[in-house]
Amino acid sequence: MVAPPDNDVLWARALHVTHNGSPALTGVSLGVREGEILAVTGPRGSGKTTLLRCLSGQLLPEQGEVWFNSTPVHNMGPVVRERLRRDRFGWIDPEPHLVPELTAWENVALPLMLRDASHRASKTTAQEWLERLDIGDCARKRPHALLQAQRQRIAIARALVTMPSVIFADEPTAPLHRADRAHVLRTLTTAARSHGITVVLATHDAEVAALADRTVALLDGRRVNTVHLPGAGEPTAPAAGAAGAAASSGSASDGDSDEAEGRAACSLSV
Ligand SMILES: Nc1ncnc2c1ncn2[C@@H]1O[C@H](COP(=O)(O)OP(=O)(O)OP(=O)(O)O)[C@@H](O)[C@H]1O
Repeated sequence: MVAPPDNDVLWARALHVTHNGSPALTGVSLGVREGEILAVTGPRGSGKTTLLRCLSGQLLPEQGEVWFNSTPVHNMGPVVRERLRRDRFGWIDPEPHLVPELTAWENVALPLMLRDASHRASKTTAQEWLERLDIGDCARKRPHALLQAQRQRIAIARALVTMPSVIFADEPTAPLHRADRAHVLRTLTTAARSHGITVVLATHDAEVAALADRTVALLDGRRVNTVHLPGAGEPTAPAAGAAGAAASSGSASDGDSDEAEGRAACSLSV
């Protein structure tokens, strides 16, 4: 087992995952640097969610390694992985899963209260994050009384409130209108940058990917150097080798090569 480079907060090598016998990741390797905003792009079904679930310790790969800060995640038992996820990682889903009975600030404060922070301190911190995300005036409202974009901001605040090392954001703006999408994304990336939080962002949208520092492209579960992504308003490319989602010049990477580790460019054809 070879230890990962020191400056990578996350590092994965030659990940193989199948779902019901069908390959979802085939030899994917990558490193994520501390404080970086990394977009994982590719058409629907290309393996983005599966990769984020492996990197965050939710899913163990059938083959391959995942390291977080030089600690092997793929060898951890379920209890230790669960603690790692709770203490060091945040997760944002495409749809905001909020507790309907709780107010906005209570939803945001929940992870702090689960860590035994005091009610008063949790409330103050939650309110600060709501204000940073421009929804301070929603603090006392329950999710049903809020717009989708406001609910998604609450989910983002909830992911940020514990100041995790890494936030995994799986298509975090997928259900939003274009204007909301850009605003919510900028809010997330600005907050992450100003607090040194690493973000791994899955998206099939070129405009979203353009906000990242670097892009890793997937196609049919493999790393590729380029993939055509639709921008807003353009129809989404179908998965699995379809026209409009073409990998460049056969350079799909099978894991271990330096090129595969390297700086995959994404052709952002908006
Ligand atoms: N729980 C599951 N059971 C069976 N197949 C699955 C499961 N999850 C994903 N898959 C399949 O694995 C492949 C990769 O899926 P994944 O969700 O990782 O891709 P994705 O790029 O995130 O797609 P999307 O943008 O649609 O979420 C797809 O073919 C998908 O149908």
